[in-house]
Amino acid sequence: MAFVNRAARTIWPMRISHLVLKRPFHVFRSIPELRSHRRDLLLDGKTVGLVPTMGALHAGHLSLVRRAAEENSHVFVSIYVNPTQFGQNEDLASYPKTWDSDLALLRDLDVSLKQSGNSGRVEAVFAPTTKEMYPTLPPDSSLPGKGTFVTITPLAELLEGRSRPVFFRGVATVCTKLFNIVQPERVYFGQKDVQQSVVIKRLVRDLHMPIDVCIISTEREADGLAMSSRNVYLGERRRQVGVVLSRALRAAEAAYESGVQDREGILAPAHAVLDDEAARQSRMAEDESTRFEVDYISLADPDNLEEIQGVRTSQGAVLSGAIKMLPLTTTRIDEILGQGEDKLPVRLIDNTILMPKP
Ligand SMILES: Nc1ncnc2c1ncn2[C@@H]1O[C@H](COP(=O)(O)OP(=O)(O)OP(=O)(O)O)[C@@H](O)[C@H]1O
Ligand SMILES: CC(C)(CO)[C@@H](O)C(=O)[O-]
Ligand code: BAL
Repeated sequence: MAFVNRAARTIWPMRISHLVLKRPFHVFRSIPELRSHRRDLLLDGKTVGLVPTMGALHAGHLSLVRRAAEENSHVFVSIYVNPTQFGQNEDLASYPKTWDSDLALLRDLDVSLKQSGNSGRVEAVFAPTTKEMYPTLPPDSSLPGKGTFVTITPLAELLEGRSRPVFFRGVATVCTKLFNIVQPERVYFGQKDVQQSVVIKRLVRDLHMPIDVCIISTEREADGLAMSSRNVYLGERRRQVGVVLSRALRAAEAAYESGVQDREGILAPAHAVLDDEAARQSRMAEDESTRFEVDYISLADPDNLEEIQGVRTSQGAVLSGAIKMLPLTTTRIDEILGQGEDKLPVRLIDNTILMPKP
């Protein structure tokens, strides 16, 4: 049975008062143990939904887990900061790690699933070592690099791929490994990373994987900023300005909703919002302003993410953007700084789907 003889790697409730409600879930670090448990579930006729994450869990991740628990009897959450998707100058070393609170959030969510009568539950966390995930060669983030990789071109070279050339190779490779290991019926990804979701759909289709890819809408802060693990790098000042990306995309979406279909007519309002904010910041004192660079604002075909000149209303489009919040050059003693004291640049991405119209 599922929970016998697994105390050493089972997360037990912290407080006696919660004993009745808090049921342990497995924490697997090795592939053979996970596989053996997965086989038992299969023989028992259970369904497994996998939520791949890099940890530092927030409400966005939890919405994926909740949906997975609605659609599967057992949910597996992977927590693994995958080195091959980080470029050599990116933030692999400082990527936020919040293991204890990640497990606490999953435990609390599992309790609320039980209380709400949901039949699906959090069954396991898979948190492998890098040696387990990359057994033959050390993971390589260089190009072309040594190793066994999954590449998806030209999709992986567009948009995010232009600034992060190894990113989608790393994502497609690690997701292939995770899918092979867990063999889920369904996998859950967030729309916030829209290009990633298109890459994963393509991967599953082209490699004939018997998996449903489910995309879950973006959870946002009250002012519209898309939740993201990397938001912890944003201190108060950069956090307030960071919402400009979501405002810009909403302005473009409003143009589409009002009947505009051509590229220029849709994108101009977004650029106006970004330019206005940049100009406002440039008029402020250095210890009060935030500088940012716009990487792209894209209007693209929903299937291949190629840029389009206008939206075919029968098809809709993906409107997406990325900005880089630059490090603060001067900080004040009275301001709240982010993790890393706002010395790291922070890439923010966001998107909205322009829905087909009848
Ligand atoms: N705000 C969100 N709403 C819904 N899903 C999200 C949200 N943020 C992330 N996800 C999804 O959670 C999954 C795991 O993402 P990840 O662990 O990289 O978190 P993240 O917040 O996107 O981190 P990062 O800041 O590194 O991009 C991905 O499928 C991602 O799209
Ligand atoms: C899908 C993923 C877990 C692969 O490492 C990562 O790219 C993420 O967290 O979105
Ligand atoms: N959220 C996808 C993982 C990354 O940006 O590194």
